[in-house]
Formats: sequence, C-alpha cells, structure tokens
Amino acid sequence: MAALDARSISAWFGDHKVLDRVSLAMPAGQVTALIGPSGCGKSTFLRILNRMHELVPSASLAGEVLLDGHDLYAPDRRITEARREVGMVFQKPNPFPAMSIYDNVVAGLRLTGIRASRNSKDALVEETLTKAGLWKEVRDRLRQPGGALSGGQQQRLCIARSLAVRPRVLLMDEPCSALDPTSTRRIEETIAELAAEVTIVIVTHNMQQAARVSDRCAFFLASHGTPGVIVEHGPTAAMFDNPQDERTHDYVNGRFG
Ligand SMILES: Nc1ncnc2c1ncn2[C@@H]1O[C@H](COP(=O)(O)OP(=O)(O)OP(=O)(O)O)[C@@H](O)[C@H]1O
Repeated sequence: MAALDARSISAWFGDHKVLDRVSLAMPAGQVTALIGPSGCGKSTFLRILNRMHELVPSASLAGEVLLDGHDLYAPDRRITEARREVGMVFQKPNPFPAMSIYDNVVAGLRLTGIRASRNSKDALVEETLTKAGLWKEVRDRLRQPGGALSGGQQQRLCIARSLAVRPRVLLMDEPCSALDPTSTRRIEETIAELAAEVTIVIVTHNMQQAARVSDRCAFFLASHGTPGVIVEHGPTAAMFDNPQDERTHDYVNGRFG
C-alpha cells in the first residue's frame, strides 16, 4: 500500500490540452473518488497514474506522479513495473473469456515476470478470489471459462486478477457502470474491504456511490472547452455536506453533469 501524489499534471491529445496543472494527493490506505461531468479528464488523469496514457500515440503529459515519493516516470523506472505497482480495473469487465477462472487470476504473473509454483498459485487464486468476494461462488468450478460468469462476477474476477500481482494502488474506472444494482453493491463491499490493504482511486459518475465508498473526493471540471482542472478536493463528508465552491455544491446535488 502506497501514497500517490500527482503534481501539476497537464495532458494533451495532439495539441488538444485536456488537463491543466492538476495536483492531488491520494493517501495510502484510503479510497479517493474522482467525480465530475463527462469529458473533464477524469479517465485521462487516472490513466496517467499508471502510465497507460502514453499508450495513445498522440498523447503527451507534463508533471510528476510520485508513488511513495518516487517518480513513476523516472527514466530508470520500467513501464511494466509501474503498471504492476499501480493496477487498473476497467468500466467493462474484461476477463480473457475462453481462459479458465483460475488462469485468468494468475494471468498477470507471467506478464510481469513473476514465477510461482503450482502450490503458491493455488494459494494466490484462493486468496485473491476471496478478497474480491468471489471465492465461494467459483471454488468448485475454477476450470470453467471466465466468460461463463455473470457480468458482476466477471468484474470481481478482474479485481482478483489485478490483486494477484500485489499492486500497491488499485485504479478503478467506473467499475460498476455496466453492472446491475446487486452486483454494484457487491463491488462496493469489496472496495471497502480492499481499502485496508491497497490504496484505491475510483472514477464514478454515481454520487451516491462516491459518498458510500470514498474517504476523499476530487471534483474535476472543464468549463467551456477549457482543459480540466480540480475545482475542489477534500474529505468526502465535507465535499457533500459543506462544499466550499458553489460549482461543487451544484454538481454533488445533481444540478448539472
Ligand atoms: N484517445 C483519445 N484521443 C483523443 N482525445 C481523447 C482521447 N481520450 C480522451 N480524449 C479527450 O480528452 C478529454 C477528456 O476525456 P476523458 O475521457 O479523460 O474524460 P472523462 O472525465 O473521463 O469523461 P467520461 O466521464 O465521459 O468518461 C475529452 O475531451 C476527450 O474527448
């Protein structure tokens, strides 16, 4: 578990600037929610936190991301290492559909160069599926394909897969938006349990969800075609009950976005 500290992050796609000098401290062991209207740069900011932004050919950025004080973008830091330390769960569950549940969980090990014995893989599969709240449902069918699970189960499988490489931070980009309310609740419970051992940053459009799962919130806004900025950030209770900026007040009360 580690603290993430984004300092003065600006981002571009080609010459289109989409974030302007955004700074945010995301404390270790807490859940930070990124909220704000569509297109204000939340996903871009999240993807900068694990070096996925640079996968887009036209993308560039300025600023620093510190993981426990060490720059994620330092020249001697390998991209694969940064992505192992800072894991990501996406909006749409994306297990390997034909691969077994078991193999899905351990799929990241080989990609990140981690070697493990059969016994330690068995233990890891049980541990991470338990943490993701899925073990009891799948323990008797670990050899069945990941694609045979329900959407909510697939998302929990993806969480287990992310946890298997022991990230210090877990990024979640609208992880419940493709799920029904019951599955959403299960994922929210999982987030609350995981927060004890991994720092979590979650993008959500659902204000109730932000209020339920996060310790801290950051409100992003890009007004009239200008690049996204953080209008206000702080403890979630304060952001909802006593926001300092009128725009935050309007957004968390559903007045726009
Ligand atoms: N691959 C890309 N190429 C070019 N422009 C992009 C790309 N991805 C995002 N953008 C642009 O960057 C800006 C920020 O997008 P981003 O997806 O980060 O916003 P967001 O707040 O996450 O939106 P949403 O809530 O709808 O997911 C938008 O203007 C978007 O059109």
